[in-house]
Amino acid sequence: MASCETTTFPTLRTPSGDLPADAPGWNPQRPSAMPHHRYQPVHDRVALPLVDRTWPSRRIERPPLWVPVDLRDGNQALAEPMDTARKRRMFDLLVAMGFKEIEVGYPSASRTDFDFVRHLATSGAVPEDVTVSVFTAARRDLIDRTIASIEGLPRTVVHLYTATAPTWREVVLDRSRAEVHGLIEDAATYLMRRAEERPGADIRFEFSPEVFNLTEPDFVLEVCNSVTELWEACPDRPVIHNLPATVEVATPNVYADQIEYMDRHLARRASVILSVHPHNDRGTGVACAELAVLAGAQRVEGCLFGNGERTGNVDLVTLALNLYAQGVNPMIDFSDIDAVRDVVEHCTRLPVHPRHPYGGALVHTAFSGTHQDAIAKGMAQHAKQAAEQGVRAEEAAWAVPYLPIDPGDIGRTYEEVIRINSQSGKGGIAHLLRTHHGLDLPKAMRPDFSRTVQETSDAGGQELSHKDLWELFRTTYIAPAEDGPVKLVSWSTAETGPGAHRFACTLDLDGRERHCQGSGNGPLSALTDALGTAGIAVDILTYAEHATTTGPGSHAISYAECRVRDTTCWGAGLDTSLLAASVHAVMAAVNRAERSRP
Ligand SMILES: CC(=O)SCCNC(=O)CCNC(=O)[C@H](O)C(C)(C)COP(=O)(O)OP(=O)(O)OC[C@H]1O[C@@H](n2cnc3c(N)ncnc32)[C@H](O)[C@@H]1OP(=O)(O)O
Ligand SMILES: CC(C)C(=O)C(=O)O
Repeated sequence: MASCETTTFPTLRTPSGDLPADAPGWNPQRPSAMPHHRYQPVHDRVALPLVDRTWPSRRIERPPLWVPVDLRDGNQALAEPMDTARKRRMFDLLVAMGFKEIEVGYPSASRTDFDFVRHLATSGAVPEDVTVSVFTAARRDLIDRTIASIEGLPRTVVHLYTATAPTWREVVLDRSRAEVHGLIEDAATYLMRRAEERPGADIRFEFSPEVFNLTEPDFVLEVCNSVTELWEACPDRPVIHNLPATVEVATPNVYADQIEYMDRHLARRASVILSVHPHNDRGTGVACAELAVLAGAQRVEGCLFGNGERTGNVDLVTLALNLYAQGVNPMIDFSDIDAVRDVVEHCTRLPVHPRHPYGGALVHTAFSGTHQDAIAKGMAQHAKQAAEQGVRAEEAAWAVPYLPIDPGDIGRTYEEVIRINSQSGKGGIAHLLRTHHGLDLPKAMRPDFSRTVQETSDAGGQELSHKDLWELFRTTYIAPAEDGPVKLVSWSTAETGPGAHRFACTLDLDGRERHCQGSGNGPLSALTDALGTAGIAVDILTYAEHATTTGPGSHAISYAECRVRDTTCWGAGLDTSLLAASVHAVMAAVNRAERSRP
C-alpha cells in the first residue's frame, strides 16, 4: 500500500498579498494584476462579537414572520417606480399569498408613495388580519408626513431608520456616535408622541440601525435598548428591531454571529421582535437570512425573486421554498409560482432569470442525458411507489433525483422537466415518447433511436420538442413500410391448423409486382417465409408490441428488429389492428435494410 506523508499546505496569501514562492505544486494559480489590496476584510472593519456561538448546531423548524418590502425597498431600486395600479397589483398578490405584514412604501419620499398609502387607507384593500408598514427616516418633517399618510388605517407599523455605522456617521450624517444616538432618540420620541395623538389607531414601531452589519456591536445594542425603552415595549406591544446587512460585506457566518450576539444581549428580549434585512451584494443574502434565523431572528424582510437595491434584497421565494424542501410549511402559498413571477415581472418591469431558484423557467429542466435518465427512472419509481401505497402521486413522499421538489407542487407541469438536444440520452428520449405519445420503446431499440436523435439535433444545433421526436420516430421507423423498395400491395393471413399459419401477398419490388406465399408457426414467420421466396432473407431478432392508449379505438404499436440479408435494422408499425402493426413493423425494417444496401 502506498504511504502518504502528512502535508501542511502553506497559506496562499503573504502580507503583501502575493502568492508565496512555495505555493503547493498542485495549485498552478498565480496572482492577478487586480488591486485587491485596496479592500479590507470585515474583521478589520468592525468588531465582531461572538466566539461561543450556538447557531451552527440549531435547525429551522418553523418559518419566521416574512415581511415583503417589494413596495418600498424593492420599489426604490426601480428605474421606473411602480404607480398606484402596479403597487396595488403587487399588494393584492402579497395578500393572496398569505403575507400578514407588508411594507407598502416610504410615504414622505414621493407623492406616488403617499397616495398609495392613502389608497390603501380608503379603498378597503387591507384585510382584517394584515398590517401595513410604512418607512421613514429619523427626521421630524418626514415623520409628520408619514403619520399623515396612515390616517384611517386600522393597524400599522411605522418603521424608523438611521444609519449607525462609522463611515455613514462620518461621511453621510457628519455626526459623532453620541450625536447619532441623540438624533435617533429624538426621532423615536417624536414618533411616539405623534402616534399618541391617535389613541384609537393601532400603531406599532420598528427601528432599523441601517448598516447594522458594519456597526460596533456595543453601539447598536446601546441604541436599540434605548429605543426599546423609549417606546415602552412590552410582550403585548413588542418593538421590532430590524438589523440590516444593508451592504453585504462578509461571509454569512459573520452575520449570524452578529445576530446571535444581539439575540442574547438585547434588553427586554421578550418585548422585542428580532428582524433581519439582508441584501445580496456578495450573492449570499439567502444564506445570511437562513443563518440569522438559526441565530435567533424571528422576522425576515425581503423581496420576491430578490428585487431590490443593487444586487437586491434577500429573495423570499428561495427562502420560503428552501424551508418547504426540508418538509417545513413556509406558511406562504407558492402553488402557482409562474403566476407570482408574472405579477412580479409586470410590476418591476424586470425579468426573472431562467436559472432563478425554484421560479426560473429552466430550473426543473434537464437537457443532459444522465440527468434525464435518472429523472425518468425516478418519476417511474415514484409513480410505482405511490400506487403500491395506495396514495395519489401528488401525496407520496418525493425522492426523484435532480429535482429537489416536485415541480407539480408549485404549479409546474412535467412537460418542461426533460427537454431534448444533442446532449440528451436514450433515457430522456424514451421518457418523452412514453409520456406524450404512449410509446414504450424496447430497451434494445433505444440506443438506435438515440443515435438518430443526436445526429438530427447536432446537425440542426437545436432543441427537439416531443412532437419533433415523434415525427422523427415516425419517419425513421414507421414510414419506410410504405416508402421503400419492397412494398406490400396486398396481403392476407390464415390459420391453416393448430400452430400453422399462411401468409399470401403481392409485393411491389422496385416497380415489379410479384405474388408470394409463405408458411410458419405464426403470421410473422409466415411473412418472412414469403419474403424468402422473393429472395429477401429475413430473421426477426427482437419483437415487442403494446397498445398506445387504453380503451376502444386505441392503436397498437409493434417494434421489430430484423436481420435482412446481412444488415440488421429496427422497424415499427402503428395500426388499430395488432396484426397489421406487426406486419408493417417487419416491412419497415426490411425497407430500411434494403435501402442501406449499396
Ligand atoms: C438603506 C435604505 O434603503 S434607506 C432608504 C432609501 N430610500 C430613499 O432614499 C428613497 C426616498 N428618499 C427620498 O425621496 C428623499 O431622500 C427624502 C424625501 C426622504 C429626503 O429628501 P431630501 O430632504 O431632499 O434629502 P436627501 O435625499 O438629500 O437626504 C439627505 C439628508 O438626509 C439625512 N439623512 C439621511 N438618512 C437619514 C436618516 N435615516 N435619518 C435622518 N436623516 C437622514 C442626510 O444626512 C442628509 O442631510 P443633510 O442634507 O443635512 O446633509
Ligand atoms: C434601513 C433598512 C431597513 C434598509 O432598507 C437597509 O438597510 O437596506
